[in-house]
Amino acid sequence: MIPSGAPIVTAAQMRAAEQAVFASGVAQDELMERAAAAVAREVARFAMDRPILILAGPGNNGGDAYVAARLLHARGHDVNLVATGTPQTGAAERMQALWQGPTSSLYAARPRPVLVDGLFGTGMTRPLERGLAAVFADLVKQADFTLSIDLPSGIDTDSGADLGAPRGIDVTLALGALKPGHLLDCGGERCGTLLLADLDIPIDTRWRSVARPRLDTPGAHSHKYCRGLVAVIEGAMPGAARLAARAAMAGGAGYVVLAGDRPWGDGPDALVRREVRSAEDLTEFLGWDRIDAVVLGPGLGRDRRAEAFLRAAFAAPKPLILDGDALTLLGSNAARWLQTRPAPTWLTPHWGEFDRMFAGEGSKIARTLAAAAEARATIVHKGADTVIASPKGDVRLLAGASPWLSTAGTGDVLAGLLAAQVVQEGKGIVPASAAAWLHARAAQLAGPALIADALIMHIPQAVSECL
Ligand SMILES: NC(=O)C1=CN([C@@H]2O[C@H](COP(=O)(O)OP(=O)(O)OC[C@H]3O[C@@H](n4cnc5c(N)ncnc54)[C@H](OP(=O)(O)O)[C@@H]3O)[C@@H](O)[C@H]2O)[C@@H](O)CC1
Ligand SMILES: Nc1ncnc2c1ncn2[C@@H]1O[C@H](COP(=O)(O)OP(=O)(O)O)[C@@H](O)[C@H]1O
Ligand SMILES: [K+]
Repeated sequence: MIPSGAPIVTAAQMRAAEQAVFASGVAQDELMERAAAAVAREVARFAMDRPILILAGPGNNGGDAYVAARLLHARGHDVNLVATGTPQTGAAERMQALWQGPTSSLYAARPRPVLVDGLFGTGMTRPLERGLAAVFADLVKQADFTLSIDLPSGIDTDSGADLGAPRGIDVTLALGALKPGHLLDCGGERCGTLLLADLDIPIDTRWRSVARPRLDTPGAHSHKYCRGLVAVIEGAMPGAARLAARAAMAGGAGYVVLAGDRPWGDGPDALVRREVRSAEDLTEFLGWDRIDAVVLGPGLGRDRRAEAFLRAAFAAPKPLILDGDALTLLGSNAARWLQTRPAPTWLTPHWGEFDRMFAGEGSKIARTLAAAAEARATIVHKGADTVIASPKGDVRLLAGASPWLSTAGTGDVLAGLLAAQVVQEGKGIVPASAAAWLHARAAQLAGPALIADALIMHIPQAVSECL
């Protein structure tokens, strides 16, 4: 579970936001008391009357831990504290001095049913030392319930990379804002349930977690064309384009046309067929002013015909969703080509397709943002963590989607869903975020061992939850 539509900041941005609060006259100790009060509240809620062990590291994450220990002790809880070393910050040192309860060293620590991880937060700079990681993992394993303060110790704040964090953490209480590490890479699977404590720190960011979209019921006078016409272009593997077309229908597009020359299989009968044999045919078809968005790439193939189709779609002044083979054909020329498009473009690459198109360094967010700016396109960078970035610098993150999505054809479904959102919701990151949410929710409804066809069947239920 992940807080919906929550702000996300890097470690440096969080520090800057905190500095601004200090500059406005709030003392560091006061902010730490606020953070620890939120921690103590959650721990008390989950601990009931069970004994609590609190781990305190050398920085301000440890400072939060000392305060939480004091607050829980004052409320009558049985609290033991483990200090891994001497506090390295003034605030942590002051908070340590105020803790009067039982304290032991890490290697003398005895497991207790409730564990609070205040070892490291946004200040982690390197992997956990091996001995510390082993003791920490063992304490988590032997606890009935573990809560991490701000981040699981051993997760990189900005990338979610594994720096030795254990498995089995039940709850992570993010302080002030989410950090990328809560959602990206290993972070997404190590946090357990993610909660967010509002510390009254003003946060200014264009990065958020994907939220449930608000969709409109068609108006009383709506008709099929005003709800949007999606054209899906067929290729060498027609099943993929059909999945995208059916997903666009289920996602609420008013009219969906499948354009190609493959033999016609079974229904749905509501899917309209248009014969397109050559790139010239495609250019003529895309001149139809009723078309509101075009999907190209699922099952397209990579031969000369596919290339010619890509050129024709590129030249048409229509919103374009590019997926699968279209992305592979673009390859390292993607940015140069995309800059020339006469209409908005969305790309939906998985990591292999992304890496073929764009170089770049840094976290998945940094690379996706740079690519979106360079290509002037909105990019949905898929995977167990999905990063959506717009050329203007907006980011939406999705984590925690069903791992059963890792099956052929689910990406084609996303491309069709995105087209349906583009024709209904318009520009930029909004339709992409809505499509990602609907896709993840449909997968949750479809349950284990889903196939792409079953995913489509659950889209209407997901849509109904957004009306
Ligand atoms: N700022 C504020 O006012 C507020 C902040 N808040 C809280 O502060 C947290 C951030 O605090 P922080 O910046 O002090 O960093 P923190 O994560 O405690 O650790 C840094 C220390 O660990 C050390 N170290 C790093 N990696 C290591 C490793 N692998 N193995 C061993 N040592 C390692 C590092 O040493 P160094 O890298 O300098 O050698 C340094 O000594 C944040 O997550 C939130 O909980 C809230 O109270 C609200 C108010
Ligand atoms: N382990 C996973 N956890 C959550 N979602 C996943 C996982 N693996 C894949 N997905 C999602 O499933 C879809 C797969 O897309 P893609 O790889 O393009 O498949 P295809 O091309 O076969 O349709 C994407 O939306 C991706 O985000
Ligand atoms: K922590």
